[in-house]
Amino acid sequence: MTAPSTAQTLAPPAGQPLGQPPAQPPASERAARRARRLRGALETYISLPLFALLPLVAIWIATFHFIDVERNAALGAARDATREQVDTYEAQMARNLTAIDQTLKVIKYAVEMNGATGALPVLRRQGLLPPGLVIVVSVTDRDGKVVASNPAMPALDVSGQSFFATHRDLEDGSAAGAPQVSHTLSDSARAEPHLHFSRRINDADGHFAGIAMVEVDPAYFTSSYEHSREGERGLLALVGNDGVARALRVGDKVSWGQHIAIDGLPGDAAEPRLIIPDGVPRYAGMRRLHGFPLAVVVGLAHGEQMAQYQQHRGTYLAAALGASLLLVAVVGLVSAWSWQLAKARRRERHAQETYAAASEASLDAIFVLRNVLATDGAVADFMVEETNSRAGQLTGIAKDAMRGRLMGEMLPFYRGNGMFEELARVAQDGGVAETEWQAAAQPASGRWLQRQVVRVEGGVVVTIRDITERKLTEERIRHMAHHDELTGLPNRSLIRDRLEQAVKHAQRHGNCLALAFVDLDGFKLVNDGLGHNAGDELLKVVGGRMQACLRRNDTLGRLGGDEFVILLQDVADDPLALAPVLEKIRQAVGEPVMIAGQAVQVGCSMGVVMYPRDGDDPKTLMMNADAAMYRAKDLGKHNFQFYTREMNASVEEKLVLLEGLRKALEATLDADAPAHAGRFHLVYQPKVDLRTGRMFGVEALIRWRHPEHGLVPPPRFIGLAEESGLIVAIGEWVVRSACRQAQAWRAAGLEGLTVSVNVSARQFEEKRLVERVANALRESGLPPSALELEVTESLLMRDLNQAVERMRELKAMGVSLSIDDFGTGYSSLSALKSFPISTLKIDKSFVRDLADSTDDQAIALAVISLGHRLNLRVIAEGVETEQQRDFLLAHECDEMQGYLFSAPVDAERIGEMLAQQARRDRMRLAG
Ligand SMILES: Nc1nc2c(ncn2[C@@H]2O[C@H](COP(=O)(O)O[C@H]3[C@@H](O)[C@H](n4cnc5c(=O)[nH]c(N)nc54)O[C@@H]3COP(=O)(O)O)[C@@H](O)[C@H]2O)c(=O)[nH]1
Repeated sequence: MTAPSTAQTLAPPAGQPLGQPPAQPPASERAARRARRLRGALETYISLPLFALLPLVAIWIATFHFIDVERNAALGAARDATREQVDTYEAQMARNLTAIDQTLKVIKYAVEMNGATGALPVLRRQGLLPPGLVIVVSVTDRDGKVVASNPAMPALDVSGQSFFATHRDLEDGSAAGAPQVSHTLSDSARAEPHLHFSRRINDADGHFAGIAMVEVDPAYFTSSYEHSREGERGLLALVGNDGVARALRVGDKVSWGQHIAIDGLPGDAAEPRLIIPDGVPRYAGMRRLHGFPLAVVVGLAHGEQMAQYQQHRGTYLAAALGASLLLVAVVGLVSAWSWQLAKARRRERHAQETYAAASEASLDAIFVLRNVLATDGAVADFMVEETNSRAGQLTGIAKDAMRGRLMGEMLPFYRGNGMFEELARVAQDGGVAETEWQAAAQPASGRWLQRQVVRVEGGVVVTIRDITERKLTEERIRHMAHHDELTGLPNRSLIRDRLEQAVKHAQRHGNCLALAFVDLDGFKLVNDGLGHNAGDELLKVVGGRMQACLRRNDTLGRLGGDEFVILLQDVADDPLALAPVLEKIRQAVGEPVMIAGQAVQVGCSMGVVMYPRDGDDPKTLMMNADAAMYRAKDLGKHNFQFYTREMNASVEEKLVLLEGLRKALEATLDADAPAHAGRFHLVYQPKVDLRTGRMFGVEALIRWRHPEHGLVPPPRFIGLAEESGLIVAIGEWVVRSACRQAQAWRAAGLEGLTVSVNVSARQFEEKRLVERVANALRESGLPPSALELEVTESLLMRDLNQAVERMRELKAMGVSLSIDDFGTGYSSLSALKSFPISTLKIDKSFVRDLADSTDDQAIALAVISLGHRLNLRVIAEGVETEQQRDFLLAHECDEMQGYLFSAPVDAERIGEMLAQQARRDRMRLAG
């Protein structure tokens, strides 16, 4: 029910002339377009991703904020830890160095008191020496040679050391207060690396007297390294003011000698920087040691200090990423769903627009009707919601005027013709209803319409189609299917139908009816002789005449060809009562008819049956009428015969004969088949040259040897074989057998003999005749010139053009043709001229009375003369007497055939006759 509303929007604006450029759309339309565009922009699949950007950005801003806070906190903590470590380390080192310096001072005092060698024993005794395992103390003379040490150590000369030179070269004895610190080194007295702390010793005069030394393992200065504080890659270093590390520990590894730019280091923890060459960034702090040329350096590894921060950062980033992905996925899914929805809506809109356009362009009238309900809920009427232009044409009410109106008020007749009830039924029960009716109201009055009603939500859609043309065509087709095209009379199927109805009617009312089969006598002559058009004209005239003899409720029909049928209803149960009308018909048909300026005359043979005496069903009645009609034909034509029971015997006989023919053909073609109906065989009748008396050819004639009835003559079965079509297969067998036999005689040395074969009309008209003849010749090996086909004159006249064409094909193959029974047909001289024939055969009916009948003599002479003028040979058949032969010879007939020379005989006898003839020829030649 949504489509029509769209149709409204699609329709051109009222009043806009066709073919003119559209004017500026009205403001309302522009506003509608703007609204559509805005709606499009607000579609969820566009707006949602845009809005989703906000939380996405918020998530990441918050994440980076937290990370930054964490980072600053971590940096601050690292700075504080470094500062604390520096403080601690500085305090430790200050204590250690003060202790070392104290030792140096005690030794210096003792040397000054007790001399260089006596000082250490005195101190040892007093317990003032540090444990020798950790700290070695020694005293040198003014030349730098170690003169006393605790514990004792090998001789050592330190005069080359810079710290010794520094002490020695000091002028001012007061300057001796500053201790010196060596680089970490190994010497000849002690291989382990160690540091020398030294003080100058003066003699009583204040002159340089040597130095006091304390040697310390560098590891001693970094032993305060704790993993829990400094980590695995933290750094503790004791560095000289010259920037050279005296002791440096990273993790568990102690080393020395590295250069550390302590001047660049802040005294406090600061941003991480590379401070040693091991490539690890550290937060580093430095503090100079008061009273010593040394500084302490503490470094905390950046990675270790920021490890927790890094872990938190990873967690924050993962959480933000997860949340973002979730958001994107949710938004993506909702957008995709919304996009699909929008697409479906667009498709629906498009379909609606297409539907609206199509319905407007439709040749069918379309009504979209909304139910109007009564208080009890039943459909009381329908309101027009939408229609198309075609609906306007059909109702005569403008399309726009119909919208919103009640059907009952607009088309009141729809309540009277069942339309409303149908619409209401579909509206309530659903389904589809289809009805055809003839409109009674204007403007479609008289036209055939078809409506289809389909339920939709809240109403129905009615489609109305004008089917008048279809109805007329159907009527035409129905008429054609039941009427004969030529005469317009009922055809076989309608006659059968009417007969069935008539029999039922007669049965019900106890009435009688009569059925007559009518076959025209002599129609074939007119049709063959004057052509099909003449035949058609004759049929129409005769049909009209018969019709004129009948009452209105009688039926005249044409079964086909020249066969008609008459159905007379409600007749008296007395054949004699029918005689007047039958006689009237007979006479009417027998009146001459002018066709193409020529008067032609035909008769009719009628077979009449009556219901119920001659049959109580249509089939029996028709069969018996046919039998009666044949009896009328047999009895000399142009008469009518009432059916008697004896007539059926001949019909049955025909059926038996036909069955026998089929079996005989089967048995003939298949030597192994049982021969219940006998077999066919050929006999040959010699053809003789009238002048020389020599046999030059034979005519092949078929015979049927029936196991019960003996020899059945061709006139008894050739006609039936023709009628049933069996003649085609039988004829093929005759041609093949005759060719084979002729070739056998040739092979036996009986040269020069031709064989003639009769070809019937059905055979001649069969498409494959030429092919069949060619096959017979090829299979047998007989030269085509040795075969002659005999065709009757009337056969050729059935379809002249086709006959000439077929004869030419056979002639082109080399086969000869002759016209059989010449004189009995109606061939025109011009037609005869066009036939590619070689022989004319005078029919035996003209030969029989040749001796006595001057008419027959005249005909025979005319045929001979005509033949010779057309350069044809002439043969006379049925020559039984010498008078007949003499007459023919005297009048230059060329050949003869008949009992006088020989009846048809079997092939063996022909062989003997040919052999005799050959002997006679030899004797004549010899004699
Ligand atoms: N389509 C085919 N038609 C055939 C074939 N074989 C025969 N026929 C046609 O049947 C008709 C009768 O034939 P048949 O009974 O064989 O009679 C032929 C001769 O026996 C008979 N005849 C010959 N000489 C005489 C005579 O001196 N007197 C006399 N009363 N009858 C005689 O004439 C018939 C031959 O006639 P035609 O063919 O016109 O030369 C007949 O119409 C045959 O054509 C067949 O195989 N196919």
